[in-house]
Amino acid sequence: MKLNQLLENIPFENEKPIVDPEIKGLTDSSSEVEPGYIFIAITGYQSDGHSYITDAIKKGASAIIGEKDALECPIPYIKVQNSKKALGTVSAIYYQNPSHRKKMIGITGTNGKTTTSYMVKHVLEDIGYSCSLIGTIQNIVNGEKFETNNTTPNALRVNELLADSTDDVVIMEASSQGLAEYRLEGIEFDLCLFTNLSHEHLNYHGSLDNYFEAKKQLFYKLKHNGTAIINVDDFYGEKLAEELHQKGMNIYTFGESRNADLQMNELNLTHPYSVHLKENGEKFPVVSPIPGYHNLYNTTITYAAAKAFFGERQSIIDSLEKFPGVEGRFNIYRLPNGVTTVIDHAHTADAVLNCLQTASDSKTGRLVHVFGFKGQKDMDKRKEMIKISTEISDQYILTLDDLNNVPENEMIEHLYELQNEYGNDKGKIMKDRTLAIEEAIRLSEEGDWVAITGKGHQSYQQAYAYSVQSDKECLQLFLSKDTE
Ligand SMILES: CC(=O)N[C@H]1[C@@H](OP(=O)(O)OP(=O)(O)OC[C@H]2O[C@@H](n3ccc(=O)[nH]c3=O)[C@H](O)[C@@H]2O)O[C@H](CO)[C@@H](O)[C@@H]1O[C@H](C)C(=O)N[C@@H](C)C(=O)N[C@H](CCC(=O)O)C(=O)O
Ligand SMILES: Nc1ncnc2c1ncn2[C@@H]1O[C@H](COP(=O)(O)OP(=O)(O)OP(=O)(O)O)[C@@H](O)[C@H]1O
Ligand SMILES: N[C@H](CCC[C@H](N)C(=O)O)C(=O)O
Repeated sequence: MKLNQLLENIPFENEKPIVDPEIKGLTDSSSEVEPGYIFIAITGYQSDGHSYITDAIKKGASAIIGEKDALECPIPYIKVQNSKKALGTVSAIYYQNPSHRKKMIGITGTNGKTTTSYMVKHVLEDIGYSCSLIGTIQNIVNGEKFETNNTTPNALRVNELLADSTDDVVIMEASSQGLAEYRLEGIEFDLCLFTNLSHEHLNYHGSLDNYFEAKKQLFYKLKHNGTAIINVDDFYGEKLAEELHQKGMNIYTFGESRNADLQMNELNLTHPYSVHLKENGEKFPVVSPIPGYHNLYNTTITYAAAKAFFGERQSIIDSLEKFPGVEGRFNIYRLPNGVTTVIDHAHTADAVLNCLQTASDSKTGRLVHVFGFKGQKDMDKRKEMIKISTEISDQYILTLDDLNNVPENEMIEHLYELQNEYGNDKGKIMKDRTLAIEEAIRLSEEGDWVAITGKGHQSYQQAYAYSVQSDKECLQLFLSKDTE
């Protein structure tokens, strides 16, 4: 593809290049530049791509896109206002707008994106579609699994994955940071799903309203005839539905709210968790494959998405019931001594509340809770999480999560501060997560539940000297059999 063709939709701030080289590839990483590539210089959080322009030129780059003034660049230098945005635009053009050729589903919200994406994949596959998935745990394209660092990868990677996909549908988690960082620039969706919005990532967004503004952007990426599926029991979901409705966009709402298009009634909050859905005046029961009030919402949003893909009602309901669950999302393990343990990725106050409430409703004895906080993440949510644990669990053990480069002493000190201010005398602090899990089990007896939250599927602990085991590996010692 020629440079000028690639720059078609890019408003650049300097002179149009007079040469028009053939572009053989594109990258924002100097280490990946090959002869004929265009290098997009991005100002990141750790380093600045603009400092690698000379490197990129040495490696044979044919053109550079950047947002800073270029000093004497021997190859075309295209100055743009925002390199991250430009990366999205050129990636989409280079790969010939793969999202326009696919059925695209985007899922956003504070909690439930991963669970919903796997549920939707499961049901759509059952009703005959092949699906790619891009999300927190991994990316899956044409049945092949790829590791990922981000929930929403950068724009170049997103386009590469979409272009490689020969699947009918691509299901994507859209994180608020991903949206704010233009990782979905140039991508369009057929369906956009809104699960909920609560306190999270405020260290990044500054306020809940800014966080919502970031999430909202997903819905302005809907294709002309696309539909937004929105949880209107959520305050921000209702706000979003109102705004999109006023703009004349297609929306389909769900929730317990009387105004919802798909109404949730008669929620059964004991095993088997179920809900009666009311659609066009008809009411029918749906069983949630995973326990918990919150999973009734994930089940309902999945039903709505599958209906939008012309799924037949009973087939969707049957498929949902057979959903095997998601790694690290309310995974139950029963120990030989009659103690039930649950591993869950809850890392927001709302998620902890849902997880502990579900465990508490199921226990016949006590509930012990083991949890910690990832370093460098929103610190404000920590007190809420401790307050909830103090209220619902019978005993909690605060332990280390990923330190994420925060010095261990600093994190432990903060745990003590939080414990003193918001905890109670039932709480204790044990820095070794493996020992904390062992202690929780030691403290428990038949009928008791132990909830281990925060990490879920994650099998690594960054910069953490004590344990490199996943929560599930810690449990192995105590297990007689696998997941229930
Ligand atoms: C804070 C943040 O968003 N960081 C993202 C960002 O990294 P960065 O800004 O540190 O990048 P950098 O290392 O400074 O590099 C800047 C540029 O210089 C280039 N470079 C760098 C070095 C070099 O030798 N040559 C070179 O060209 C890099 O390729 C890059 O283009 O760009 C990277 C590549 O796209 C992302 O992987 C990385 O996400 C990190 C891992 C991250 O933790 N992000 C979090 C905040 C995040 O986005 N989380 C959400 C999910 C949240 C949730 O729901 O819990 C997500 O979508 O993942
Ligand atoms: N619909 C929901 N409402 C509230 N809490 C939920 C919901 N679904 C899941 N949760 C809770 O949130 C945790 C994370 O779920 P999930 O991974 O599906 O969400 P996510 O939005 O992908 O989160 P993240 O991207 O931050 O990992 C679960 O382990 C559970 O405790
Ligand atoms: N996707 C999130 C998950 C963090 C989970 C958790 N361990 C915490 O916040 O405490 C991240 O990697 O930032």
